Amino acid sequence: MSTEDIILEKIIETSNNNITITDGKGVILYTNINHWSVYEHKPKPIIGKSIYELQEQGILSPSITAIVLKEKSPIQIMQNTKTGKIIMSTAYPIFNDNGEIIRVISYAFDQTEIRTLQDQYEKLERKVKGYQTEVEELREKEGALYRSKEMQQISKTILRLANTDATVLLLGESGVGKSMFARKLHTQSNRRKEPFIEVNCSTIPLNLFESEMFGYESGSFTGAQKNGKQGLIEQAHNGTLFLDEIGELPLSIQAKLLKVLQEKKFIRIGGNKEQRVDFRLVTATNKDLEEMVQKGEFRLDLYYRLNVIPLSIPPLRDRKEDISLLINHFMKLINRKYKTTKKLHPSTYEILLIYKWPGNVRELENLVERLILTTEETIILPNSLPANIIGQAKTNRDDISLIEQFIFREDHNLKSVMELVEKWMIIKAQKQCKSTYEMAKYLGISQPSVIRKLKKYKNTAEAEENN
Ligand SMILES: Nc1ncnc2c1ncn2[C@@H]1O[C@H](COP(=O)(O)OP(=O)(O)OP(=O)(O)O)[C@@H](O)[C@H]1O
Repeated sequence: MSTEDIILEKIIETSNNNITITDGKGVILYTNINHWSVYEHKPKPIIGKSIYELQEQGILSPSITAIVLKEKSPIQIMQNTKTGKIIMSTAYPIFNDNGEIIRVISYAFDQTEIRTLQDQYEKLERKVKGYQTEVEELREKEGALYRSKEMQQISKTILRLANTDATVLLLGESGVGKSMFARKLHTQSNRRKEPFIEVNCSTIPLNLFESEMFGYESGSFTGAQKNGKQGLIEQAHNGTLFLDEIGELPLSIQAKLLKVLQEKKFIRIGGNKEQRVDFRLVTATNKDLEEMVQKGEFRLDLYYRLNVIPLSIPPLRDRKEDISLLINHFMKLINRKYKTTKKLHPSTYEILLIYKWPGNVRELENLVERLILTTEETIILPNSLPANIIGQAKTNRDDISLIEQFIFREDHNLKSVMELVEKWMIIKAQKQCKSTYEMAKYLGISQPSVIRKLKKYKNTAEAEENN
């Protein structure tokens, strides 16, 4: 063997891939037999054998060398071998001066492991994507959306309190998000895997209150279920009990609830066995409990028990930054729900931004759903809005400051914002001045310009009114 042959043999032998060199007829001259285990379970010596023979035996299917000899050009293919491996093979022809193939060099790289890992990775990636969408949907369903400082503060406090067992009293008008925050207190706590029992105290009939809250033993009263029933307090064991509209809790039940809170024990109706319960209590009301205490409608001792950490959620009208965010959020969510692509006309949007939202987020959510369902056109014009909203917006429009109008609109189109400023300045000048000449001086523009602008904004005001 020449020195070159020895070097070549060493290179092939020490390579991590399977390297095979054949002559121009496909007879194997060199190869590293160790790597033939990817083709055969027990590789036999094959120097001097023809790749056509190996192909016939099914060991190489297909043989890349055979393809190169036929095509007379370099080839790369993926091969599935008899041993179940996935091989990437690359082969190059070497020509003599007459253009005849004198050698074919092929490299086979076992990709089985990489392919398996890749498959596993793709499967995992698909799973993660699925979870991500689920989490996003849950977040959209359950997550509080806010931009205002007040809500940021409340949300921070909720997160801080979640993992304590502190009793929280959520205060605020109807629809501001009290129930949503109560749920958040639960889902962010260590009790999240245990039940979250939500009780709306205003919807339970007075005569059923006690049995609903404390449960009963079998046969304790007419109409009772045969095997007795767990009460809501019992169901909340280890979890969170959320009593919404706590101001509606009858006085007789207030005394019993206080006892449960103090002793952490209760007895089912008709029973005689005391049961221990452990739950985190969250309550909510839109009533002034202090005033109810003064009027004798709410027990002072219970009030102290509930009022450990009071959190007041401001009405939507006092956190205007949140309005546009919530409008966009519900438009997106409800459009998705009904597979529609409705949009609010800028004038409709403007009216919604200055509306006072007495029913808060719930009213906003319901209105967006109603608009999307009842408007035939894709663009929702102001005339689709309920009369009370348009009426109130007209009264408010002049009160609301210009700055507020831009800050709370999502529309950052310079032209429309400039027009808004111009319109506001014209209205302001009109209020302060007695003539168009005076207005021109006040605004620093010519009198004909004042006339033109007055006409322009009169037309848009009329158009909005007609809408
Ligand atoms: N910040 C917010 N982001 C997203 N959705 C919100 C937000 N605040 C409230 N909501 C939604 O508005 C609706 C009303 O909220 P929720 O029921 O929590 O109000 P509430 O204060 O408990 O009302 P009530 O006093 O009438 O029980 C719910 O659908 C809730 O998901």
